Amino acid sequence: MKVFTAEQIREADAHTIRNEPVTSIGLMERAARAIFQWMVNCYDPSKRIAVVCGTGNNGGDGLAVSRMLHEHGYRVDVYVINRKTTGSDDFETNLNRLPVPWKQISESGEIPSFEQYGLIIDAIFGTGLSRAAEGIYAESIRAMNDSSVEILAIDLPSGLFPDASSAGMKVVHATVTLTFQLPKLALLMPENGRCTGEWEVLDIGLDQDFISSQHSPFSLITAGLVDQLIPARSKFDHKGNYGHGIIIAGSHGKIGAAVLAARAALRSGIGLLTMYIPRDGYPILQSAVPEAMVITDENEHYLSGIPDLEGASAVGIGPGIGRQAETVYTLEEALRNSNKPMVLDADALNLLAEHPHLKDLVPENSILTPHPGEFRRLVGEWNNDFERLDKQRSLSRERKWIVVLKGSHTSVSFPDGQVFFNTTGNPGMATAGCGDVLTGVITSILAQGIKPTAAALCGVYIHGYAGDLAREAGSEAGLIAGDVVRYLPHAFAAFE
Ligand SMILES: NC(=O)C1=CN([C@@H]2O[C@H](COP(=O)(O)OP(=O)(O)OC[C@H]3O[C@@H](n4cnc5c(N)ncnc54)[C@H](OP(=O)(O)O)[C@@H]3O)[C@@H](O)[C@H]2O)[C@H](O)CC1
Ligand SMILES: [K+]
Repeated sequence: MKVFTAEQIREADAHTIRNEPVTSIGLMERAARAIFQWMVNCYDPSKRIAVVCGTGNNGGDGLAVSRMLHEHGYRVDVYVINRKTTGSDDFETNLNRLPVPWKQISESGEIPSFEQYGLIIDAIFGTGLSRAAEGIYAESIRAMNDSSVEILAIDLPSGLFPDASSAGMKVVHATVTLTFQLPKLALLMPENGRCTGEWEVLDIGLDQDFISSQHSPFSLITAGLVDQLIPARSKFDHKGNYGHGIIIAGSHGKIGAAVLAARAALRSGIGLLTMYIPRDGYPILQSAVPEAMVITDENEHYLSGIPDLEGASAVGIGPGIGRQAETVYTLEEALRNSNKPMVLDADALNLLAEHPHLKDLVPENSILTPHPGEFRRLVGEWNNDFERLDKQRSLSRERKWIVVLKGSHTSVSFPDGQVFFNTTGNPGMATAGCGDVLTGVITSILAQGIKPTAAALCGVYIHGYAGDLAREAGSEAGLIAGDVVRYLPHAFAAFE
């Protein structure tokens, strides 16, 4: 699924009105109906609802939803902020159609006490926000946020720019955001998590051919995409068909990282797996993961040498390796001896940042999986998440790397400038070892002969999905990395 800018959404909107038997007001009716139907499934009429509207089309949506709710027995109080002059045409039409009285919120008047409501619908601004909310708009938003009442935002939380940073601005803190047709970039940025709440995309039937014809550098990783990218297994296959991966991992006190990566790789379909670890990890790894082969470094506590990478169909390096001076040699030699894309994670990335000349040795199309801290060490500071996204894209373009920047909506950037945002995963996965599991999953998929771009997308999605299944079976707080491994087979089952 593509992510569109506000401009592209407007064009899709206009194109649909021009080419289909639907008018502008008809489209607004569809949009409102989609919101209303979503609400009927989630809220019963016992909740008293405040609908706070601006005077653009977002406000028009709010008015149409108010009408539908009223017609179905919901108790709604409609507020319009600052209707000094006339609003948009479709706003005015829906104001005329409103079967209940409405109240004005104006600069000179009082702001209602929102605490009396069970739900607030936010319809002040959508994609048409042109500047930061100030004055009565900012005050209304503040009162809505301070009320602690659940807020449902139509299309976008009011005050949030769809395609640029809104850092430091007054923005509605929605509990849920129902956005029309396609997601907007702002919904994917961690800095906006507090404002967007959970969000969902509602189909309002904009022209699909037009949407397909439009280029967007941004997309979501969906189950449908992963399904297309994962090849089916054949009954005539043997373990030789599923590759031989080598994962270089672990140091004293962090052999667990190697164990998690190994288990994850084996649970992701790899044919053969060799782990290269420091000597004192040998008994731990062999007993914890008997399915893996193990080669040990001559050093007891950390890595200082390199295995033969000749027969490997993919190499992953980084989980738990630490930053010993000797381990720099391991990384450098691994990079020099790999002629195929690799997977680099954790301290392999920190060592790259500390020894920048090593960056030139990273094979093209390698997959780097930094968390934000590791990413910052690689590229320096950023002022907001949009700037961070720019830096991620530049790094992918300049170095020809696939960068998997981990977080909620993990972003995967490609050398051609495309970025895919993940739709699986949960806050329970922000826990030690989940990154090691991801390295194992991606290395495993890559080793099976799947292209690096597809391996990164499938790995990220399935890792998050396994985490979601683990949460369902337990809880977010109780989730540990081993649970993600445990649910990998269930996650893969969805694609068999
Ligand atoms: N295809 C779709 O997705 C559909 C979307 N719909 C809904 O329409 C809105 C977009 O509507 P639009 O009228 O373009 O914009 P808004 O309603 O978001 O707001 C525009 C008005 O607000 C004024 N504005 C903007 N920023 C501020 C501010 N900081 N302070 C005060 N006023 C502000 C703006 O005034 P200008 O001075 O900037 O001109 C406008 O008056 C979309 O989000 C959906 O909810 C359709 O219903 C169906 C199709
Ligand atoms: K809104």
